[in-house]
Amino acid sequence: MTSKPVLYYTPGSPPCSSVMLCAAALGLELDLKVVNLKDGDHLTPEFIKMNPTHTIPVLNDDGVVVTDSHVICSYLADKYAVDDTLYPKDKTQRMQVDSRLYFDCGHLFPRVRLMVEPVIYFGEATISEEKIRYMQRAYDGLEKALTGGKYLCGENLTIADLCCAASVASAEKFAPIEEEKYPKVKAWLQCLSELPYYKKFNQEQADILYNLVQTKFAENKKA
Ligand SMILES: N[C@@H](CCC(=O)N[C@@H](CS)C(=O)NCC(=O)O)C(=O)O
Repeated sequence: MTSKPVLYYTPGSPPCSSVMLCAAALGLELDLKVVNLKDGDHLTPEFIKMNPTHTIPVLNDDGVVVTDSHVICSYLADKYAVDDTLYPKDKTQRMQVDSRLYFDCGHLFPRVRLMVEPVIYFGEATISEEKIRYMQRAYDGLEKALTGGKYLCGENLTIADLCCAASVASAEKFAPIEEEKYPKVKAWLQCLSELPYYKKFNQEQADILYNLVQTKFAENKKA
């Protein structure tokens, strides 16, 4: 009997939420192992051996180690999906999904990090207006990308939706999605929030991050 893929993750981390959303969409159970970033679990020699760039999530699927949430989602969908809607095999469609995955990797998630990490790790007590506006500019990219249907790449849910939604669900707690400017982003996120596994693997995760940042705001203001 092969064992469940192991996911090294931290609750409240958007890239980890992406992978948990993807696994849920695939009906795949993961063996979840918490990595405590605050205690430096990701900097131990054992972890560095798995992922020299010391980021979570990391997947270990029967000895195959996969790093980066986008790559993990592609790998899981390729390996475990019953059909190819989540991550199309058609080259053109796959390229379109990959473009949106890279948009998350290069634009959405880094701007979430820019808002929250200085608060969590470096004692900042506010998130500046500039950082909020910078995040909202990335919503503009999504708004313009949402032209061809209900989801980012047309009428089918893909891993691009799951990865982008993990970042946006956390981002919107600090940088609101203004309905007048980004109606399609709002409608897209609303549509995704109706997925049966969304609340547990995305909304509740975004709440964890939000609450951590609120706690840190309070601590950092006192310091
Ligand atoms: N592109 C990576 C980003 C992962 C990432 O930055 N994770 C953060 C936590 S949300 C992390 O591991 N930070 C620890 C570090 O950078 O050392 C992915 O999608 O997996």
